[in-house]
Amino acid sequence: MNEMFTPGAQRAMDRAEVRARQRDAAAVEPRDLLVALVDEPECRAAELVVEFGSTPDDVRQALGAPPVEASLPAAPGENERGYDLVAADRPPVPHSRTLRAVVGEAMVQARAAERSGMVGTEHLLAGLTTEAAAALEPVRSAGLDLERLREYLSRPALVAADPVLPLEDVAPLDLSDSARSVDIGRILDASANRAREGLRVVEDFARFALDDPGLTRRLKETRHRLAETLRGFDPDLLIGSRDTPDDVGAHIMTHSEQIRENPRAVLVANFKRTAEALRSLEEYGKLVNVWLAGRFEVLRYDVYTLEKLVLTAVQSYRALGDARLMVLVGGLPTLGDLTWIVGEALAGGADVIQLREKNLPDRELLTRAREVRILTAQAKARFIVNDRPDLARLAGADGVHLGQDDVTVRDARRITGPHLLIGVSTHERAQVDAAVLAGAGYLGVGPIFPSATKEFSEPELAGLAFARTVAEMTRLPWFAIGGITEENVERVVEAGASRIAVSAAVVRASRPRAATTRLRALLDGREFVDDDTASGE
Ligand SMILES: Cc1ncc(COP(=O)(O)OP(=O)(O)O)c(N)n1
Ligand SMILES: Cc1nc(C(=O)O)sc1CCOP(=O)(O)O
Ligand SMILES: [Mg+2]
Repeated sequence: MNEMFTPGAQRAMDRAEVRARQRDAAAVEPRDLLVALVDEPECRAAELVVEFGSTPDDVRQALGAPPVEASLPAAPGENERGYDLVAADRPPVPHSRTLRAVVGEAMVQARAAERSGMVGTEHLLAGLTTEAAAALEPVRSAGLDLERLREYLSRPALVAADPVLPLEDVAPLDLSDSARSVDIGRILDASANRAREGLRVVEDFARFALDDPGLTRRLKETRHRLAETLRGFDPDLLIGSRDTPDDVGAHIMTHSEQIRENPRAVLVANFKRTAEALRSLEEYGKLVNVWLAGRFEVLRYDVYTLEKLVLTAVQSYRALGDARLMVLVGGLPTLGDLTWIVGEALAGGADVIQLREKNLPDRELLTRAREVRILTAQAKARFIVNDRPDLARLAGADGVHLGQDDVTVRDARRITGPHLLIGVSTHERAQVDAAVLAGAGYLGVGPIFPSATKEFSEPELAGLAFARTVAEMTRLPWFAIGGITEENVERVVEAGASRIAVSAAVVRASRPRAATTRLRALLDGREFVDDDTASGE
């Protein structure tokens, strides 16, 4: 029995192991813990799950876990609850990295709530909602309102008001050896400062240079989680050990530290600095508190992900910063028809051409794609191939566009290599989050209105409301799409879109060049002068 856990929480941890064995899993995962929590309907966590919209049966079903009777048979050696919780003759199943972070978070929450710091089932649930949100996604379909539950569990009563006390129960560092603890304290203190500072430098870039609310929020949350985790150390151990004047490294600055050629170099250096500092906190933290060390490990992985997201955003701005009008072309009978339309759209001011062909043989498609590549390159416009990363690469396109049913960003990346832009269609909020996290370079956001090019049922229409939502979520380049015309484009711009993608409005126009010019002018908020008429076309 672990004295940090209430008996109910301990049972849940044991039961999570049983659930992991049942899946033949190599490690106990957050999903096993969630199932274990609802397996005991009278515990506080299970009550909360019901209060926030779900039932134990639905949670088990959503996570593919068998019913409780099938999963936990009475057996020889059963304990007082009638369950053979942990088989004594088998080696324990290790806890996954994420589960360790969940338990670490539960401990921090428990400490913040009460001096006794005993971890109850509600703290385990709180840990799950903050540290294992992705693993909990399937239970949304079971009715669980994850956002409200997370909000409820992080209400002030559970949030640290005072610094979290050190977790003396699990501190193997012999603090009576004062010389040794001061050495460790200095390393931890210096690493904590480096990690905090590195994150702040990057956050400033996301906030002031990228002006990206989503990235800024993610970075800020990570910085706060770092601060909260650091509160798990005894403050005296860190500050009391600080001795900057005698730090032999304080005044050593290498050449590479002095040179930063561009903002990207600043970002890369500071992400690296943060990850290194977190690694130190993790390794030396193990000497003080193994649970906290696990949380630094999780933070380090989060920083790697953030680095990818921020650098992807930088690369996307570079590629698409000024691109406001994308024209989708396809379904034309001949190569000549296609090159004519593309030429007209480019002459009218299209910034990006997307080749969207659904029924051509691959060889013909590649031939057309190569033609469009030449025309777009001559016009200094960008070229995207729809659906096909392989052909995008072969045609030398700038990128590929993927829908929710196409290959994933990860798989496409294996074909395109690191430099091509990968755009992703999104139709709801969760898809935006997922696309950004997957490393999308830009987003399609729609359908805004019914489209003459692609059929959508009424419930599938995302509408202007979705454009407003995305405008508040991210500054990653995104193109509103679906039924956009000269008549409605101003409403789309008002909803927060600065870029649009259109097909019929150009391809089916009687004068595609003039139609493109008018759309471009409306996007820019400029007066339109009809050059086609002026030139007698
Ligand atoms: C800019 C942009 N946004 C959305 C789409 C639609 O992609 P997808 O959902 O894969 O549908 P198809 O175009 O493949 O029918 C797009 N092509 N471009
Ligand atoms: C291909 C496509 N995808 C959409 C989406 O919302 O994902 S809307 C759309 C059609 C875009 O053509 P038009 O401008 O003619 O409506
Ligand atoms: Mg597609």
